[in-house]
Formats: sequence, structure tokens, C-alpha cells
Amino acid sequence: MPSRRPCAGPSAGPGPQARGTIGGVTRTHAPYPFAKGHGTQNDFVILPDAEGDRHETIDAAGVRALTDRRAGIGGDGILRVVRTAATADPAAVAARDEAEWFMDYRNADGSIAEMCGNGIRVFARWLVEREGVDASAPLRIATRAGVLAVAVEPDGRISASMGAPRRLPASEVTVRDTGATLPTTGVDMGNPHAVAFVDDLAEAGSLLSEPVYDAGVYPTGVNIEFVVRRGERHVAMRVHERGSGETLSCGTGAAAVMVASALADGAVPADGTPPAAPVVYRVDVPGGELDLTWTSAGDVVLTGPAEIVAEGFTTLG
Ligand SMILES: N[C@@H](CCC[C@H](N)C(=O)O)C(=O)O
Repeated sequence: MPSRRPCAGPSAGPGPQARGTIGGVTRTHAPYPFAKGHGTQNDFVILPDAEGDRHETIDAAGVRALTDRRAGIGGDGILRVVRTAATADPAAVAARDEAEWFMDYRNADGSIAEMCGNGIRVFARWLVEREGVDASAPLRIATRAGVLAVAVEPDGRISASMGAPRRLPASEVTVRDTGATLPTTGVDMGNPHAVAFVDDLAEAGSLLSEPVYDAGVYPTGVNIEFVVRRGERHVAMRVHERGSGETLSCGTGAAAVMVASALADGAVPADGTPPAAPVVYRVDVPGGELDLTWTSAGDVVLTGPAEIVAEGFTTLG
């Protein structure tokens, strides 16, 4: 009987340094751990880096190698999990007294974004399940949009306060496939959004190309949501994300959609001041369902699922 060698899988831990091009893919690192997670199918490569000694210098090319859906692991973005005390990112440094962990979020194209609503739930799931963070009280997580409170709900979903929305100027977007130009409501949820109400989500076209937007209103780019009404305080959306293309969900986008819908419905004061009592909307996304609450304190809370689906080792990045 032929002898068998033990398989050197992830349980064997990092192997020898792997460098160069193998199978057309540039591998620049010794094997290091990664994980994969998603929230309503907005998916992320998770890079555990508690002490900041693995990925502090990750660049856009490294992010693109990891998020590539054919030559890499695949994802809409990267969640680097690092202690605020272990990174020089200015947002983390500023938050050191308030939060132990920093969500270093990158879009699939390698660009840096301020916030990710689905990502912060997946990030929290990782902290609780793999970093031993106590979830009996709300977690405080530092992001480039500030320190945000995140809680694990009794039903297992995760809620994230995404701060108070800020109105941006009204504008318009043009769908490239059809040439249709649509008016938009501008909402900043830590990152910029343009929300267009349509009668049918097919009006968004293929979304293979980014809709045309006004760079005067959105100098750093914009996430663009198309929304249809489904019922009372119930809407559905598609999104073209800045830096990632069409995704199956966007948490900050769902929050912007809720804000635009609540304002259009007269469900909150027209001047944008907080409602006297919480206002709740359900937002359907291609990848699932999200609940959004505009609280009387003025912040918008996103509630939805968050899953870790794989863990392993990679040499990419
Ligand atoms: N998918 C995220 C948003 C990620 C950042 C966005 N693409 C941007 O550049 O602002 C979410 O769930 O909020």
C-alpha cells in the first residue's frame, strides 16, 4: 500500500515562505491567516491583525489580489481587524481612549472608505467569536467615521448604530445603459450616498458601469442606491458601490435609503431633526433583509445578519 503524507492544510499552520508568481498569481507573503464573512451577501475578506504586525502597509494592489473573485479569495471589500493601539491610522489613534478595536475597511478596488454597515456587523461577529470580546454589553468599534456602538441581539442578528445622517445637496445620476437621468437625495452616513427613487429596480440597468454623478457634489465619489416602494415603511433597493461595483447589499446604503424614504414619506421632521419616537423601515436588498431604525436620539441603527463562513491561510496580498 502506498504511504501517505499528512496533508499540510491550515491546521498545519504557516509553511515556508512563498514568493514569486505561481499559476499566474503573484504571491508575496508567507502563508498568513484570513477569514471570509458576509452580511446579507455583502462579502468581505477578514484579515486578523490584532497587533498590527501583518497588514499595516497593505496597499491597493494587495487588496485587489485578495478580493479578486477568480484569482483571489473574492470579496466586496476587506475588513482588517486591528487594535487601535497597534496601528498608526489617524482615525484609530484618535479613538484609542474610546475603543479597543479599529475596523480598517478597504473597497475591492483598494480604495479606503470611511464606513461599512454590513462590514461592521461581520467585524463584531469576528471579535466576539474569535477574539473573545464580551458581547454582554454593546461593543464600541472605531471606524474612519467615528466610534460606533454595536450589539448582538437576542436573535443572533447584530445591530450597529451608524450615527446621525447628514443631508447632502440634491443632485442627479444618469444610468449608462439607458441614458435615463434621475433626481437623487443626498445622504451622508459617514460615507456618501445618492438615493434615486424608481418605479422598477430594472431602471438601474445592468449596473456593470458606474452611473454618471456630479463630482461637484460628490468629490470623493459616491455610493448610488435605486429604491422602489414595497409597502408602508418597506422598500427595496439595488446599489452601485463606490470602489466595488454592484453588490448584493450595502448597510450604509440601506440607512441612506431609509433616511431618504422617511423624509419623502413625512415619517420624520422635514428639517432632519430626530423623530419624537423611533421610526422603523425594512429595506430589502438582493442579498436579504435589513431593519433600520431612526431613533429619537437622532442616530440610525442597522440590524441584520452577520456570518463567518470560512477560515484559512493565504499567500496573497
Ligand atoms: N458595503 C458597505 C459600504 C462600503 C464602503 C463604500 N463602498 C464606500 O466607498 O463608501 C456597507 O455595507 O455600508
